[in-house]
Amino acid sequence: MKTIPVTCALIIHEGKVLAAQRSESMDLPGKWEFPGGKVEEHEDPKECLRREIREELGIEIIVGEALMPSLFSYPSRTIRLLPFIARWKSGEIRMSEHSQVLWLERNSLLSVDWAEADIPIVQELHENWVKLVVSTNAEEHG
Ligand SMILES: Nc1nc2c([nH]c(=O)n2[C@H]2C[C@H](O)[C@@H](COP(=O)(O)OP(=O)(O)OP(=O)(O)O)O2)c(=O)[nH]1
Repeated sequence: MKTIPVTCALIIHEGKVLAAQRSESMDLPGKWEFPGGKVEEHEDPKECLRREIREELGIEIIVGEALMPSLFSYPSRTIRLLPFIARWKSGEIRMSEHSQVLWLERNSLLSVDWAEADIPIVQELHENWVKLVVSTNAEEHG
């Protein structure tokens, strides 16, 4: 089966990270994810991510460091989830696909029902919170 590349953004703002809940009309309904989507043919992953975030949340982001990709097989598909640290650049969030979004702190990061492919990424973020979140936050205010 073909592996589908999917980008996702760990959007850091005010020392928190944005999580989004997939709506009932999406696959994996009710699961929490980092917003993003499938990389189109010949598309640069960072450009894909800026496009997806614009479409799904209506905001502009600055895409930074790539984290470790997560390869995961669901019963119907195999995805390679490509996570990037990102910062909120401009615009106001209006959801067009998700049912809700939450800004999570380190101590609430593990409390939502993440899509299975996201779990290694959530763990990496949890373990490296200071390096990934606190320093991104400092850049935001620097
Ligand atoms: N965007 C995103 N998708 C994820 C994550 N974790 C995870 O398992 N997925 C899965 C859900 C979907 O099966 C697939 C991505 O599909 P999608 O529905 O978000 O992408 P898309 O907007 O480009 O898709 P489409 O509706 O155009 O087909 O990856 C995640 O953190 N972010």
